[in-house]
Amino acid sequence: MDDPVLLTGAGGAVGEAILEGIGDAYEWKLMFHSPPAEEPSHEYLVGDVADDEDVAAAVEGVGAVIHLAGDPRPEAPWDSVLANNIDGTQKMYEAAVDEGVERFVYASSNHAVGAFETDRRTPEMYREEDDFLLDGSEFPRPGNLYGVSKATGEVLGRYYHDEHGIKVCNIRIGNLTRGHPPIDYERGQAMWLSYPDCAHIHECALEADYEFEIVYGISDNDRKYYSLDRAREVLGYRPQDNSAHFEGEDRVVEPDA
Ligand SMILES: NC(=O)C1=CN([C@@H]2O[C@H](COP(=O)(O)OP(=O)(O)OC[C@H]3O[C@@H](n4cnc5c(N)ncnc54)[C@H](O)[C@@H]3O)[C@@H](O)[C@H]2O)C=CC1
Ligand SMILES: O=C1O[C@H](COP(=O)(O)O)[C@@H](O)[C@H](O)[C@H]1O
Repeated sequence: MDDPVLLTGAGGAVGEAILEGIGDAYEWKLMFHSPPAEEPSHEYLVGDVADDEDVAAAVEGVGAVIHLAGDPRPEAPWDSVLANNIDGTQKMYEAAVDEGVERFVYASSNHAVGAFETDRRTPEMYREEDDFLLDGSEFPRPGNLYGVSKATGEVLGRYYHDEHGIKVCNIRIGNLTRGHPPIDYERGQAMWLSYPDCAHIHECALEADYEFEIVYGISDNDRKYYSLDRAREVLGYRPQDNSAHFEGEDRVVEPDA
């Protein structure tokens, strides 16, 4: 990707992981919701993804969008996910196709499929010996309204791809934590996404050849219940981390060289 890349939600945790890992690899245009505390080392603007003028200014001159901005709370109320996640994503897509943007990478979520985690399947499905695996071809099954908004973002991508040809990669992000996997939280360990792997999968999504994809964004955890096959095959994703390589906060197995 030679053109500038718009990163919405740049001030959040996922944005931080991406900029730490691949900040030097691209010409970025960062979008913040409120003025950043420190002057960013990349071009930036402040705006709301639910505002047509802000969104048009954001996509101007970019070749790709990584769309992270939104309300990330699993317990977020409908009025918030409707405005920030659904309306905001639709406006981003509309502006992107108007601008002729080539590709759109969308931060979907494990919560788009959270209701697969039924009482009958859990907690066994969070364990290494269990063979239950979602692969991205399943229909969304949200367990909360936030998950509904994330599934809706995926469907918006399907529409804008089919109608306008923009390349779309939906990454169903697991549980991003810095440094080590969540502690005493089996579900979080099964869908842990390390900061380096988060940056790497987004770089893959900016570079790979695809049309419309839904992939899971987790590290290569032994416990996983999300398949990484599609991300490996289509994006060339090669995660370096595994939650099983940690005891609490301590790494006990080093990543392969
Ligand atoms: N952190 C995680 O483990 C996961 C995150 N995600 C998704 O990744 C994306 C980023 O999540 P995080 O970085 O964790 O959240 P965050 O809350 O740290 O960052 C989100 C950013 O979006 C901005 N934002 C919110 N509403 C906005 C609006 N209307 N206009 C412009 N900017 C707005 C906020 O100011 C914030 O900087 C979200 O869409 C979330 O749903 C999905 C799965 C897991
Ligand atoms: O989509 C998201 O998922 C992660 C993990 O979910 P959790 O229910 O295990 O906490 C969550 O931390 C994050 O806030 C959310 O955006």
